[in-house]
Amino acid sequence: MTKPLTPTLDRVAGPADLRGMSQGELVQLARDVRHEVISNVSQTGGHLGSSLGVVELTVALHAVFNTPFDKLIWDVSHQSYPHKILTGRRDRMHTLRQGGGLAGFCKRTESEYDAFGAGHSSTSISAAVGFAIGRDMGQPTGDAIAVIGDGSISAGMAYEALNHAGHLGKRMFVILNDNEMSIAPPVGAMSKYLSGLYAGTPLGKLKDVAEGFEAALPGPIREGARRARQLVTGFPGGGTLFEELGFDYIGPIDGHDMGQLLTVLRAARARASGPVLIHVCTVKGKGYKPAEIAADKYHGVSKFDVDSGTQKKSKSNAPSYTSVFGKTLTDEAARDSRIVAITAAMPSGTGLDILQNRFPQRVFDVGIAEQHAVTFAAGMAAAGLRPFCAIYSTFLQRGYDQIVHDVVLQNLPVRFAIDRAGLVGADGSTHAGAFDVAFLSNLPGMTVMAASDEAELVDMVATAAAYDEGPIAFRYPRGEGVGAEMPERGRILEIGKGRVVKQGTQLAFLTLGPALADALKAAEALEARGISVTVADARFAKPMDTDLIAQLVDNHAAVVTVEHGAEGGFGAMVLHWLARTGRLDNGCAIRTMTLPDMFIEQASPDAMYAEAGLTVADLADTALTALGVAPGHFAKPA
Ligand SMILES: Cc1ncc(C[n+]2csc(CCOP(=O)(O)OP(=O)(O)O)c2C)c(N)n1
Ligand SMILES: CC(=O)[C@@H](O)[C@H](O)COP(=O)(O)O
Ligand SMILES: [Mg+2]
Repeated sequence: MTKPLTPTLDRVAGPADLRGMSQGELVQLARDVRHEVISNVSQTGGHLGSSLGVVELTVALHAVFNTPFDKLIWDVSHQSYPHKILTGRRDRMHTLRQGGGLAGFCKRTESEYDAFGAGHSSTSISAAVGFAIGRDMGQPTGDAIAVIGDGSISAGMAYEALNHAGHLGKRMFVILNDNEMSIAPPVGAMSKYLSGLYAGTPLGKLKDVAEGFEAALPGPIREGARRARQLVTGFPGGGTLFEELGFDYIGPIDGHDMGQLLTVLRAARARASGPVLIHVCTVKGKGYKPAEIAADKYHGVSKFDVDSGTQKKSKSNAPSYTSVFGKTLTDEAARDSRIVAITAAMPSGTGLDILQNRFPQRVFDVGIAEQHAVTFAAGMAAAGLRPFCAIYSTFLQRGYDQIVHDVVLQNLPVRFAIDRAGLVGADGSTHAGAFDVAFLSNLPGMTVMAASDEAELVDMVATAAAYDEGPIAFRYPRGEGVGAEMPERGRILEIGKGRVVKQGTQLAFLTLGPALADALKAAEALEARGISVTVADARFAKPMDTDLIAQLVDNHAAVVTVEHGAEGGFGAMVLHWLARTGRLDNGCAIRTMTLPDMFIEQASPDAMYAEAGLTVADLADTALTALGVAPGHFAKPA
């Protein structure tokens, strides 16, 4: 398909150019921006559906508000592509989510228009409250506008912020972008409540505006407002939940109708004295048929053909870790009716959709609510069930106090299936699964495993299923496995026992998780230089296999630990144990290889691991240095 012309967008250097445009021109601009998003994302992949849904809203917000002095805060910010296009980054959109290119999310370091960085959800209202207070305390900043989706507003943080904002009563704006979709269809009472705000009535007739704004709006909208209020609340003069929390509520309005958007945003901007929530209804994937009809509304896509919408998925050589987890858990659940599973709005991302298809009553999607997910799992464990709480490593960070206080302190047998452990590629630093080994392994009574390949993941699911003695976690990376031979059924692993995969005499690699494959390759390279290498798979970060560690340290000139996690994780605990037991002094050189103490920006996973200094060549060089042999420069000097 030839790229459509974009004459109106071509005239835009930045948001200031929008402020002199007529409504008709802004409609044209939205059309151009939509083409631009589709054309760019077809080449890069990314979060297409969410971005297409907010095209008109983005144009209207930049046209009405004085960005960047006014602070536009995108929740998650996966929908920020139209915003990026309009704020001086159009010419770099072809680099989106790639190494050295534009990030897939808002970043304060990328643009002055990115008022607040994100990637995790439900933070925007809190940040907006902070900006509003900053403004009122004399800082040079204008209005604060948070744009949050109906999925993201299901998280506790959003309510904490609404509660506080309503109490403070400061002027600020929350735009609720309601497309009736999260990544999967949204769940929960709040989702039903939002739908109820306009159910059964054509959107065009529901232009409810709060008292005080009505005067600034055209007559028919005022009339619609009164009828909508009655519909929503059941009685004249009643308020929505948001009004009860102290907000002025405006809406629902049609988020693809430029006229409605401009009218309402201008009225709100002119009249607001306290917090205002504007309820905007949009369609995820709007304006691109293949996206609009897709079950996931094209939430996250790979490169695609614009005419057909067909995505260009790379051929897989092995099953993904996620699917191995989903299938294995389904097999275990078929044998054990006590097994249940919890996801926080990621049924397909975690592979729990596989279990859901077979046993729909035993999978609980709690919405974007990781904290609740963890404590809910703790409750189910206390009730005698065998809960698997499947959460990406990066999102589990949000449930940390719940892990400590509700699960570990009570020694409840919650099974944590930690997907996306390690560096994840295009989503970059916000989504890196870097910290889980460090933040879990210091908890008393916690068991922490890491799968070195997809076959070991099967064993770990079986081990976790059978383990009732306390909390247990297993981590595994994004993407496909290594092509390991798959067992018929998982074996129950001995808790706290690793394995020697290859026995040598001079140097030992002790790996946690998928670093095993790299260590085996590094061993090959070292052996070609006449060095005899042992490679051991720790399997457990906690409890550690101290017999194995002692044996490696006592019988090798150097031991190198390798993990795909941050400093303070497995290697640190090995060192700590060696120091505590006096073994650090026995002459064996110890090196720890971890992710470095920095955030690594988006690139391919291989490029990210190269930046982290965790390639096969890095392993081999570290080994040589530890042995006191001049580094072989297996790794190319930076
Ligand atoms: C804390 C957290 N949990 C989960 C996610 C994964 N996630 C990203 S976007 C999304 C759905 C958001 O839905 P919504 O806010 O309605 O935005 P939409 O995609 O519909 O535009 C989810 C679950 C996340 N980014 N952060
Ligand atoms: C924006 C967000 O948080 C999710 O959409 C995330 O990008 C999904 O990542 P996966 O592709 O690894 O499931
Ligand atoms: Mg949504």
